[in-house]
Amino acid sequence: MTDHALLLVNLGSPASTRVEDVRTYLNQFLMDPYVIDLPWPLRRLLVSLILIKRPAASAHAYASIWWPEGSPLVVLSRQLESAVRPLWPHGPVAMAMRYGAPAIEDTLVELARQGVKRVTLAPLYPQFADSTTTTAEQEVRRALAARDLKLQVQVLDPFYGQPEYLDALAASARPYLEQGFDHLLMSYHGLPERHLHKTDPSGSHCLKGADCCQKAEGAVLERCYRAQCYRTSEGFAARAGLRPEQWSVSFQSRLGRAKWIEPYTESRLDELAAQGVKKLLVMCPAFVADCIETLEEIGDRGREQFIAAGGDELVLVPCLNTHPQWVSALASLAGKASRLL
Ligand SMILES: C=CC1=C(C)c2cc3[nH]c(cc4nc(cc5[nH]c(cc1n2)c(C)c5CCC(=O)O)C(CCC(=O)O)=C4C)c(C)c3C=C
Ligand SMILES: [Fe+2]
Ligand SMILES: [Fe+2]
Repeated sequence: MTDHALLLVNLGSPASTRVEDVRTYLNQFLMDPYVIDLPWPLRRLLVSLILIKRPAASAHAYASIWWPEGSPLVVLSRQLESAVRPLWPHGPVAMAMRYGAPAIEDTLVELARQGVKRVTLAPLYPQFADSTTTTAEQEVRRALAARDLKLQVQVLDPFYGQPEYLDALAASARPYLEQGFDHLLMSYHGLPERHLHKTDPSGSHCLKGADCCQKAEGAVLERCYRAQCYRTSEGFAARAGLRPEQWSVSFQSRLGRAKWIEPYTESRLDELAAQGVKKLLVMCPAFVADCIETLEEIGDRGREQFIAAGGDELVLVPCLNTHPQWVSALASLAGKASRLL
């Protein structure tokens, strides 16, 4: 069978580091109701306010990490697409971005033109969030309806606790752990607390008590981003043989004034330096590919902050990118999701 495609989807980047391109990208991204989940008039107002200053600041940050071939996130996602291709004998492998290019709609049209009948959608986010997983799937469904494409779609669920993913994460981080360190911080992308309350199926779980998310199970765990981040961290720590005091979890990239999930990475960097941590390793397991959030926010600004607070060295552990064990894990997880393996 060669008519079953694998479609990898990640978040997307601006077309270039020009302020205008960054504004266009941020507008598309932040006007997504799964990202800024306010009624349209309020969302429009808030995003317009954000778009006054943010595009110039973000353009500056993107320029500091941009590669000659383009945005690291896009370049690495293309490399992943090429690396997975030989491991997917069922049909074409394609990569699309939720915002910017290559667009999901154009990619699906092209797959249909090639004779594809079934698509396994792999949103490249280990942990579930409406602002990533749900919006990627909804955009696929919207595009299929808009272009009247008769493709059957299967979706790879968030793989935060899948042994293949955790084993790959452990293998990719091993050389960095072996160099020695005082503490490992697992810094995940943050979310407004409101998003967790909205997706909590029990209506009474999330953020009730200090270890509420650590204890989540069943349907609650399946919809709690924060709980899934802790599961990934525990699975990783067990594989890496880390003792509880050697690692901790934090959440980065807060935007706006609303309360986001804690602890914040910025606060943890100061606390760890104050506690005498000299060599800090930072991993970012919410991202499977390095991007502005890992390279600039942690690798540049985070490092500066940690050293200013008294630390000696911050080592950023690269994301999974195209690590061979991750490439096989992805092919295997997607194959199982499609019931092809
Ligand atoms: C990994 C999961 C991600 C979640 C959850 C997420 C939620 C989320 N993000 C913003 C705002 C921004 N995110 C930005 C960049 C960005 N975010 C993710 C992933 C998640 N976001 C990635 C992979 C990237 C990198 C893109 C790249 O080109 O490298 C940005 C843009 C950069 C900047 O200006 O800082 C914004 C803005 C919100 C509001 C949100 C949840 C509501
Ligand atoms: Fe983000
Ligand atoms: Fe929770």
